[in-house]
Amino acid sequence: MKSLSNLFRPSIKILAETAGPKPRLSLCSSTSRLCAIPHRHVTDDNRDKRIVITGGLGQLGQGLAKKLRRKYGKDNVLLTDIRIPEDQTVDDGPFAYADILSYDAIKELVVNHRAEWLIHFSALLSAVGEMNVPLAVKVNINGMHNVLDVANDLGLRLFIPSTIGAFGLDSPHDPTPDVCVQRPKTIYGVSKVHAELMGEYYNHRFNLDFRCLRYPGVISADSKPGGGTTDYAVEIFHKAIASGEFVCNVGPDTRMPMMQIDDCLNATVKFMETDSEKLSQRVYNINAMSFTPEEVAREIRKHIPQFKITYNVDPMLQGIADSWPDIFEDVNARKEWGWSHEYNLEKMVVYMLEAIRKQMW
Ligand SMILES: NC(=O)c1ccc[n+]([C@@H]2O[C@H](COP(=O)([O-])OP(=O)(O)OC[C@H]3O[C@@H](n4cnc5c(N)ncnc54)[C@H](O)[C@@H]3O)[C@@H](O)[C@H]2O)c1
Ligand SMILES: C[C@@H](O)[C@H](N)C(=O)O
Repeated sequence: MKSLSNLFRPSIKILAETAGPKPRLSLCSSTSRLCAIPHRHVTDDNRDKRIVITGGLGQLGQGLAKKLRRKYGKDNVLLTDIRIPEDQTVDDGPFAYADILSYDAIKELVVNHRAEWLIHFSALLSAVGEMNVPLAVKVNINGMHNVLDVANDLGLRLFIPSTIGAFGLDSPHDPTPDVCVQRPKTIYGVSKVHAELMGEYYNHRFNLDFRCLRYPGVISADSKPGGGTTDYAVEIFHKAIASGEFVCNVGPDTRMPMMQIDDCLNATVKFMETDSEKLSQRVYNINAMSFTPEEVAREIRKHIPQFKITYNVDPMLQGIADSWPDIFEDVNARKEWGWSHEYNLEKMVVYMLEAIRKQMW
């Protein structure tokens, strides 16, 4: 049960935020009088960034907020969502309600926070998107347009993640390069290709500093996935530890690109901090590992020898997974802005088992 005081705490924090630092005062040479100089502009200088994250209570948002707050200060990073945050989340830093379906609401929030970067995480993922297509269109397409327009109208640096799900059966699967035929067959994939193209267009047409990384399936121990096709790769660890058994909803040989969450979030921060001139494109694949359920189960068995995996394949999820890349190519990200991953399959499995066991104490 959430307490009432918890419900009210976010707005108090926001009030404190908006009351926050005063505009800098400087001597205007022309008049020799003290006057306020507006100082909210996006530069490649990475000090004191003020950042808003949408959809921040999902699998990735709070981890990213933590990393950004460590670099730029707790109060400079405003986490937003339409759900009620846990007490811990509110204690960790500023939180506000923000529905991305309202242009005015996002704009008000960004203005009050004097944000320079907008990180747009709100989305319906692949599986839940197929279950509610009208809502996925609203959130992933209409909502994305609001965010894009706010960022463009206010001159922000905008990050929108894309996904391996932005590719389809016609795409090359091994490897899948940055630029190739896409043609996804899920509303999630279609909406992400739309976001990629809209962002690239706004960059080209209006000089919007749009940035996009295509993430693989993300694997985390502290946060739950939000209803995607790669969710099995998180659940398998919880079940391996709790019962030693796991029923997998995609087939044994289904290969998909995956990434440990720290690698994903570190990539995002590094990419956002990269000077614009270093980027020859606005959308990059990032890659770390690819595995099948059988391969990850084999790796888990090195630590839990009795672990058993069986299969009850969901045809919808299998169809989606089969249409996605097997191996992601990310040479451009590595070359241009120095992306590199830390976790391979072996290291990720050790991390997941240790982290989940720790949570059980
Ligand atoms: N997690 C992954 O494996 C993965 C992989 C590739 C790309 N991505 C992308 O990264 C981003 C973050 O992913 P995630 O896993 O944290 O997603 P998630 O599903 O866990 O969280 C999405 C959040 O969006 C919020 N949201 C939904 N409707 C909203 C609305 N109208 N206004 C504001 N917020 C709303 C939800 O409440 C939720 O907290 C998404 O854009 C996703 O497509 C994630
Ligand atoms: C891959 C990614 O976009 C998400 N985890 C999904 O499966 O939908």
